[in-house]
Amino acid sequence: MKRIRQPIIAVLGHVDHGKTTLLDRIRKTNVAGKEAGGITQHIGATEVPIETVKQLAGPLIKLWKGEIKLPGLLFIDTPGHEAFTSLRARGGSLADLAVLVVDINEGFQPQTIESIEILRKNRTPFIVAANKIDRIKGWKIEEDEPFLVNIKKQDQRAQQELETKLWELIGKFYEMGFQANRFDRVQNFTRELAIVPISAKYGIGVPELLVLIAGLSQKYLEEKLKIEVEGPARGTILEVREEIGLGTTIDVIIYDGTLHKDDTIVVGGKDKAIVTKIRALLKPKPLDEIRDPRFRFDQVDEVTAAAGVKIAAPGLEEALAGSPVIAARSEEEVEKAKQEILSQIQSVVISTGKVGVTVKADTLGSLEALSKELQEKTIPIRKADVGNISKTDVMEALSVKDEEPKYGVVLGFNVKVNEDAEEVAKARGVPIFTGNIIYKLIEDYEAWVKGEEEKKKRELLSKVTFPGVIRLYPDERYVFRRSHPAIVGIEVVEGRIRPGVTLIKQNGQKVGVIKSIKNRNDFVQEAKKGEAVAIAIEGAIVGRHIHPGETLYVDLTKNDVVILAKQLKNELDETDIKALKMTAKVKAQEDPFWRAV
Ligand SMILES: Nc1nc2c(ncn2[C@@H]2O[C@H](COP(=O)(O)OP(=O)(O)OP(=O)(O)O)[C@@H](O)[C@H]2O)c(=O)[nH]1
Repeated sequence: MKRIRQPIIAVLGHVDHGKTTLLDRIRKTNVAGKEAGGITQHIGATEVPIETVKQLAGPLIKLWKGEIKLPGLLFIDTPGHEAFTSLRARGGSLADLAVLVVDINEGFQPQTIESIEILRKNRTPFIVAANKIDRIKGWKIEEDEPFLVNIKKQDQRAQQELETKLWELIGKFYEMGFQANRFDRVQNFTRELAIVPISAKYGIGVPELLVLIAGLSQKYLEEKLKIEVEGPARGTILEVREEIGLGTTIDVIIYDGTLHKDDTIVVGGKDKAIVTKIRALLKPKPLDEIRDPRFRFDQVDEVTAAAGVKIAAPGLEEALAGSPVIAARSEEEVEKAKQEILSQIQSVVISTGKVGVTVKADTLGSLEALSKELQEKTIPIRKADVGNISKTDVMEALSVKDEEPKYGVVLGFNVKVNEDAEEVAKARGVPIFTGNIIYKLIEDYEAWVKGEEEKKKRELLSKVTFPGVIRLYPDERYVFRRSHPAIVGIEVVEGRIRPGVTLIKQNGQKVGVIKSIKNRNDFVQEAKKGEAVAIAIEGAIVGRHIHPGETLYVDLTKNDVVILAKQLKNELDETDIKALKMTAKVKAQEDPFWRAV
């Protein structure tokens, strides 16, 4: 028997923009007259029955055309990425539809942009809730009022301010490639993004938000929402949790079929598929019936999609958040499910042994998203795994550090750093980057890499000697002092000279060290090709060691050449290379190494 299930809805957006407040408001939604059904609390989700939506809608019902066949709406209780952390097996995220909350007074923020990117990548349809309209100056608050009723009560100025802020939002969406509009001005919901102005705190606009979600789900997701009620259940793990008296349990959103209390399930574990028999299916007890916090759940015999349920079963300690849950009724089905789950996990949890970064994330889905982003940036991965950052991860990064310091790091998305891991990382100088915005996390890492490279370059630059070829002016007039130190006028023929470098003659013999360089009246730290300067040479006597008109070379070591050629290649210009070649010729008279330069 086929039936349409509730759409699964996730709420996301930037921190503090009001996701939790909106979910709380929806959880408390109650219409006069209990017969409407009220709200059903699931594990990890809240269900708004369609009767409740209809009652709330009142005359707004005309916002959608035709009959609503959905049984209701299932909101995932945890706001944020978590709802998008399932693997892509179903060609998207766990959520069928999303509500993107944007504080209308703050506009787009980093997590807003990241949320939009996630929605775009997963092709998840979404509605925008432009929140906190009650903060607009002079706004008249009427709890739970539909926006279209509430707006009429506002004075001209408040209305105008809302309008301005909405246009700012619309502009931002346009920049990201979306055509957006206030929901009641949208002509075509497949092409335009609907923005519902709301106040999550006071419930203003929430009726329209619910009505629109229902209407759009019905219209555009109907096929996707058709399920075979009697079919074996499929779901996604939202959370793996220890419960007193129950051991390790998994909180699962079932999106297909029916799960029975004596089913065998297959779920994803760290490096294996876990096959286990359900011990109990649990749902939350109504709040007013909880007398002892240890007994917060009621047992049920079965659950049909869409629903949130807690599963107690042996062997779930290693289960991974974000992994699929598949019910199997025969050996064959178990085998098939195992293969499916394993291949999905192995595409994400990897250990390549390559020289690359170590990656940790809270769930399989977020790990997949982070890894993908790194791959797009051609940052190699050594290991990608789910869980907090452990000492083993730091050791893994440490093993890479010697070979390629920039990859000797751990990147963690939405995870904690274990204490011992922190200690080792500090002691051994392994950088750990953590965050809850993927692109920000990668940006932080990239900025660090850039900083390290610059630091290294600066160090090298301060140590290495650049090649230079100079000629003493032939005229005796440019010999300003003959010795202690000798001071002569020269021209830099190729390359550059700096104080501290040693000069050698055409035959390779050492002459002395440049003590200082004077350009007209100023002492300088460098003179480049074409510059005419006076230099003081310690250790040389004009007439004995050096002569007017003579060509001299900056002495280089083999190490200088290796560093210049390998690490500072970009710092050398044409004239440096010419100087290097000229110097190599001089040096090659004594050492064949220089012939290859
Ligand atoms: N005035 C007003 N304040 C609001 C509204 N919605 C949320 N707030 C306030 O904004 C703050 C943040 O709201 P939350 O719901 O915690 O935001 P969030 O997006 O869930 O934040 P995180 O869970 O930390 O990501 C709280 O102090 C709320 O009371 C609203 O519509 N109007």
